[in-house]
Amino acid sequence: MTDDLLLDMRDVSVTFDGFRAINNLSLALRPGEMRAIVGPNGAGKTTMMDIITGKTRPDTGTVRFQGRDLTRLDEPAIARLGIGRKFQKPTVFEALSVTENLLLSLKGVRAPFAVLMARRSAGERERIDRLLHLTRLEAVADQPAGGMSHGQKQWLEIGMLMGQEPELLLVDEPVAGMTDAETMATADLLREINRTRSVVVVEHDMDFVRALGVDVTVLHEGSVLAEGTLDAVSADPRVIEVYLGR
Ligand SMILES: Nc1ncnc2c1ncn2[C@@H]1O[C@H](COP(=O)(O)OP(=O)(O)OP(=O)(O)O)[C@@H](O)[C@H]1O
Repeated sequence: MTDDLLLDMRDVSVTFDGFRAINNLSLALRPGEMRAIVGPNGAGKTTMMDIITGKTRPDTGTVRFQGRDLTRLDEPAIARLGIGRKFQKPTVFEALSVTENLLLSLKGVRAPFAVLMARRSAGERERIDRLLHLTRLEAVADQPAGGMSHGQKQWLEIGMLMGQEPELLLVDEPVAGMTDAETMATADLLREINRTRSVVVVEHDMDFVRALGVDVTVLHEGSVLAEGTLDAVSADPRVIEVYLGR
């Protein structure tokens, strides 16, 4: 086991009703790294994220985060270790303002709805301001989240994830349904986040993956098919074959 890895999945397999969705999968992430995960439908991308967060238990293999064995921990314990996940669809509190949504997300806030009534501490205000700035939502801070565009809701939810101060963010198809401009702004946002956090992002949109400018892992039939720069994996004949005609 290599201790200087942030995330170290080794030889992980998962079978659902006799179907091997994850097949001897190994993935290693260095501290501070951002990695893009691509692959055709059914390749096992979501199941891989489910294994990291403890939603799905591997049948075999090891999963370590900062040297700790995740396969013995449940989902809340894994989240507390510093792994945050954003699912594909935004799930913000529509009736609350952008600021209130961020306030509820802040790590250490114990009685969330009471917090909305209380006067905000200077520390909370500063953290909210940083998140508003990061997500470029300052101008709409006091507006209800329900009125935001799809892209803004996704950024808000990424901001709420950052409010939990995770070491590692898992982000599932963040740019699905976004305009081209929103897609590029999301790449900027994740690059900014990656200055201080590690990120694993699953995405089909190759313009977005190119804009991230990070190494890519290609999954296919539950295993790693190829890994490297986008240019290198795109030129790999095995990858071309898997994507041919898509
Ligand atoms: N709970 C489950 N029970 C049975 N089969 C499952 C279950 N979860 C996933 N699978 C199967 O495992 C395979 C991998 O699915 P997964 O959702 O991880 O792929 P994916 O790469 O995320 O695909 P997509 O790009 O479509 O989201 C698929 O064939 C899927 O049907």
